[in-house]
Amino acid sequence: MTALLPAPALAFDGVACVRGGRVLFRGLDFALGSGAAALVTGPNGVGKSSLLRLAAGLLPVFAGRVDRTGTVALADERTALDPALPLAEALLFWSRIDGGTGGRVTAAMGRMDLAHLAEIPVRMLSTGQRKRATLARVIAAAAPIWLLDEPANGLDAASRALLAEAMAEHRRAGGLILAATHQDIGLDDAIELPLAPPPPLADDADPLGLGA
Ligand SMILES: Nc1ncnc2c1ncn2[C@@H]1O[C@H](COP(=O)(O)OP(=O)(O)OP(=O)(O)O)[C@@H](O)[C@H]1O
Repeated sequence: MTALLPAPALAFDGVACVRGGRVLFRGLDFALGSGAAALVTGPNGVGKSSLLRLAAGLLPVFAGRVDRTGTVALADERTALDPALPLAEALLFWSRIDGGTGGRVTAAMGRMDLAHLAEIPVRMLSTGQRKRATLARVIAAAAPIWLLDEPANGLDAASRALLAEAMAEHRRAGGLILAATHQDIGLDDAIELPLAPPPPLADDADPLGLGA
């Protein structure tokens, strides 16, 4: 049975992001509640990963505000798993910090078809296996807000189906998902947040175009 998560919320209000002295986007507004999903799209370098880092609280906003209710699990290109540890041990490290049980890790590994790799050191996993391990870490965290950066990169068709099912289950349980991707990841009825480079500025007096 699907366990219900505490009702999460994630809202951006007039958010601007500046990196390396350059405005990536500004005036970004959206609000997601329990069961919602949003897809961040746009060309390379437009700021999709940066948006997820703002949502996670890992990057400060330049203007506007981010409001978050609920804990966050972030999956990006880093596994955030100790490469020297067997996979199950590496996942248990985070689960203990989250106050979780071994049962949660075992279940998450099952969801991502990783049970047979439990004793394999993380450094020996293939690209797709590492991505599945990252997703298992997110599932085991039992956090209501999932932030997924290119979650299907390196996954074969069977693994993409596991990802789609895990995301659907998370939404049914009341979680929310913000994903950045160039691919169709099977996130049904997600709202789209297309990012585009900001237009050139006309007013030299306001070089970042963020108003007074
Ligand atoms: N730590 C940093 N310092 C300065 N600039 C950065 C930093 N990290 C990223 N950037 C710049 O911010 C811009 C947006 O990067 P980001 O990774 O958010 O883009 P993206 O849309 O996710 O790209 P991709 O589709 O290639 O993954 C890029 O121009 C990048 O070079």
